[in-house]
Amino acid sequence: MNPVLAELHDKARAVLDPVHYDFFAGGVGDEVVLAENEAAFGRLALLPRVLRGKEISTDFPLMISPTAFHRLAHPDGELATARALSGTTLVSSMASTVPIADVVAAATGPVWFQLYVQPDMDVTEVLVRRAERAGCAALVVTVDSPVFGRHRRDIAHGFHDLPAGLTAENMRDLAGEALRNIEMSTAISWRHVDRIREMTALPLWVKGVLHPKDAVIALGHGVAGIVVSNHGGRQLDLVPAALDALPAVVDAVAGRVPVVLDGGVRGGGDIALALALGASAAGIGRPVLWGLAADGEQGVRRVLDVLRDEFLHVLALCGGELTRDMVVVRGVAGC
Ligand SMILES: Cc1cc2nc3c(=O)[nH]c(=O)nc-3n(C[C@H](O)[C@H](O)[C@H](O)COP(=O)(O)O)c2cc1C
Ligand SMILES: CCCCC(=O)C(=O)O
Repeated sequence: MNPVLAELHDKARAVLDPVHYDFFAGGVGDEVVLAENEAAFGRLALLPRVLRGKEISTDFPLMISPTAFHRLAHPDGELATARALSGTTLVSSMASTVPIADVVAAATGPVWFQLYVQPDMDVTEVLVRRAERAGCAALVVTVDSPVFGRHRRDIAHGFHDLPAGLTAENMRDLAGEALRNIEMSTAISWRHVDRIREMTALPLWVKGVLHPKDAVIALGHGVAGIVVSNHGGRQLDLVPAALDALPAVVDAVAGRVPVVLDGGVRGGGDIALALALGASAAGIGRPVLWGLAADGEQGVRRVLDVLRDEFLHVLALCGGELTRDMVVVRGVAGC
């Protein structure tokens, strides 16, 4: 892991209430997938190309993946995250502790809205309209959560409610209710995705696809992009590392829409590996929470700066391009 990220993580652990730290850090079940997401990067190596004589692009292919409840990490919450963007895209969680309109107003980069489809489609539609009115540039429907993952750390602490004074602000005043809970439902299907696509002109992404067949189905439903993700090891503790699921999805999609990878990205080299395996960008979840808890806006900015610097350095060392033939399995001769 990049040492600056490690330092911010240590500081976050020291300053956060241990119950909130465990909410952010934890995963589902035995936390096998949580560990695997990071370990998967360490099993791969890059074969750089030399003497390519190229200008190195300064594009930074990183997004901030949606994470809930930033005001648990820092009093400024999502406002601090949004201010730190300087061009990076923030996918703002539907479960933000600041209303989406205020997140967008504070943002120094594009903001996309992450949505858990609510079984009451009138509620879903109001949320979509809020995202549109706020000025979000895309919608990201999370599809890996027909039910909540069971997080043993939260269960052990009895943590299931936000502390007094903090609320999922986007859930206020919806369909006649002052404050609604976010619902997950096994009844959500591609038909709901179609209805959302029909109700808005915003580009519609799906997040949480692991099976290549689902990626192909998603294309048939007109998605603008796919996030390969296992929710940071927080949903099903039987799935592969997100990175290991990436190549098959990339092959199935065959360049028709962008594919983003999140889960376990902890350094510029990890972003490079994801790109070499065909992702158009990588996403980060927890590192942003550690930066935010450690030092608010400045902490998030440091996370983004250090990852940008490290990624561009790796890219230069690789000759300015990243392709799948440059990825080999570490410790295996001739692969
Ligand atoms: C504390 C926490 C809250 C999260 N909340 C959401 C959420 O509200 N919506 C969502 O789609 N994903 C959510 N995720 C998953 C992230 O978007 C992302 O997939 C994951 O964190 C990536 O892994 P990483 O943390 O290893 O970078 C959450 C993850 C964490 C750690
Ligand atoms: C309703 C909040 C959902 C948060 C979430 O997705 C997670 O903690 O992984």
